[in-house]
Amino acid sequence: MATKKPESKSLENRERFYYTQDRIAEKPFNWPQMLRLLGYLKPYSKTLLPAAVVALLVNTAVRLFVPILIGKVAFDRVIGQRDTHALYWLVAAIAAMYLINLISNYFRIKLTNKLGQYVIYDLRKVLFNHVQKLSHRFFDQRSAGSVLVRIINDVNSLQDLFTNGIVNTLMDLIQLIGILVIMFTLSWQLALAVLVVLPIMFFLSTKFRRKIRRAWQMVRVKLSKLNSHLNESLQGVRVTQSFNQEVNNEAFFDGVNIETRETQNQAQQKSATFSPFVEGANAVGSAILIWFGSYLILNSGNVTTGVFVSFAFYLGMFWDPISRLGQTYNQLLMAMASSERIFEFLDEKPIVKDSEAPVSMEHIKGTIDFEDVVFSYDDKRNALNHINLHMNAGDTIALVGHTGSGKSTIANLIARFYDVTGGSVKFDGIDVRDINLEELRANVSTVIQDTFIFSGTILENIRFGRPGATDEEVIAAAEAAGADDFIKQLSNGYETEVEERGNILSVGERQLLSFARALLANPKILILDEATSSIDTESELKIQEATDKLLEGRTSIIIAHRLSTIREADKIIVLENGNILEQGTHDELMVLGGKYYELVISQFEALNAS
Ligand SMILES: Nc1ncnc2c1ncn2[C@@H]1O[C@H](COP(=O)(O)OP(=O)(O)OP(=O)(O)O)[C@@H](O)[C@H]1O
Repeated sequence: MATKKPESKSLENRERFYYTQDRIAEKPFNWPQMLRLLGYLKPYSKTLLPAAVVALLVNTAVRLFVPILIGKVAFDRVIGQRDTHALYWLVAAIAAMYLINLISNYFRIKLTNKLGQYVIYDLRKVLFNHVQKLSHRFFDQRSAGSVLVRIINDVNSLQDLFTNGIVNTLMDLIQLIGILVIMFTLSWQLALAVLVVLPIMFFLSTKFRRKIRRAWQMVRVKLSKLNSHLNESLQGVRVTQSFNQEVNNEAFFDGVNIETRETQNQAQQKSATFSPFVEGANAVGSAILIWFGSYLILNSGNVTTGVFVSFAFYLGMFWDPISRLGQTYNQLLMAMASSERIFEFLDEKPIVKDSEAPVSMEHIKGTIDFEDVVFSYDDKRNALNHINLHMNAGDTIALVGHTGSGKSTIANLIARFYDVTGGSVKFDGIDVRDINLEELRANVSTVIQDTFIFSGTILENIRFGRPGATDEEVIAAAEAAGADDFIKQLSNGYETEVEERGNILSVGERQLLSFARALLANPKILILDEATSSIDTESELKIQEATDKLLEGRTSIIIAHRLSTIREADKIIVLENGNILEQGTHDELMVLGGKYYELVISQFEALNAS
């Protein structure tokens, strides 16, 4: 009852919050995929894996042997034949067995855990390295949160399989087969009788297990929703607070939190109903053993008290592996789904990649040509239509136009974050797709407005521009960019730690940092997304000086907002809806009296009004 209200609140909110869900939490068993997954054990196939298998074989052999010692030897030999001498040997043997059991068990657990952790480490590493190389298009289609949730949740869900699942399944199978063989060898009649419950047990367990499995899958779906919302809420906390959306956020979170709690409860309840059935089957088996076992002891020659006792032990050992195998099967199906999603990421090829024989960027001066370039982000709508452009090496080119006109898209194609849909982009007449990508990225720097500051020191953040640079070079770049003044005033100067996104820095300071980064990288081609935010005149002056420094001696493409920058550009390109409307110098375009003229006039009016 108490859950009603938040539930309905969460329904109201559902329209605002939408998270793509990995609905299918399990997939049918699939051998090729399983083999691919097992391939991750390969690096350990000569070390950890055989060691773990040996430990488990010893462990299982001891477990299988002890009931014989206790049953046949203790009861039939020692007690039956009153052989006290054998008693000492028996006690010593049982003690030795338990000792071996203890040691082998210790190693089995230690080694399998270690194996699992190593495999999961490898998987996480491969996945991380791969995902961070994927093209922009991949990240356009997914939120960073959903990628994060997938890397964490799916890899974690494989952890159980690798730590316990695979090796323990082997142990359970060997134990089961061992018990069956021994029981049938000791007395096939008694073995058949006690195992009558097996088909019933099998039927019940598959039926139950399916329900339990589905219940746990729901838990995972809810948890993933909870994680996505948490991630988004934390990332957007400032906007949430500024628009007073905390209550809505809270209500939605509460709704998902309740759903998670309820599904957890249901899953746990379903799991709990299962064990009484196992115990029931166990009890029936024991009853049959007592009744039919006693009958056989009294009426047939080959079932002794010792055999009876061994049977009792084996019966007790029988249900655990069956139960565990069922669990492993669940794990396996869930692992199928997780691994499918992991492999889907791993199989995702970077769309932007090197050609067969990439050309070096070394002799390229920085002339840029767009030849009949068509580009679409989603294959539905063109962001650029048949663009033809020529930019001379060393020139400064200003891109102007309304929002959404295609300025950033032109920059994205020059940096080769995307490949053209049609036509070609060329540097010194060479198609960018034929240029060595690593060199291209090292020679084309993009300075964006809201640059990303990584956690670490200021020094390291600037060094990001060229990882091999010395401290002196980093400081020289910061000085040239005019960032030196504010850095020195920070508590620890260049060694000041800044957090992810650089919250302690102002917009202007962040911009100067990104200039320093770009200066350090010393690219042949520079793309600069000029700040739109208004900064004070002093900072503006500093940034202007830094910009001038930055532009020197390289081809620069500026997504320009300031009239001063635009006016000084060698060429101005006016874009509208992915088309070039006008191009030329400031004076040429002013004479033309078209869109650019209108833009300049409106900027002047805005300046005069303010
Ligand atoms: N990653 C993307 N996926 C899909 N469409 C996109 C993507 N980025 C931009 N677009 C679309 O492409 C068109 C051109 O966008 P672009 O970012 O080049 O404009 P812009 O001129 O740089 O705008 P602004 O001045 O606002 O930055 C727009 O219609 C935009 O919606």
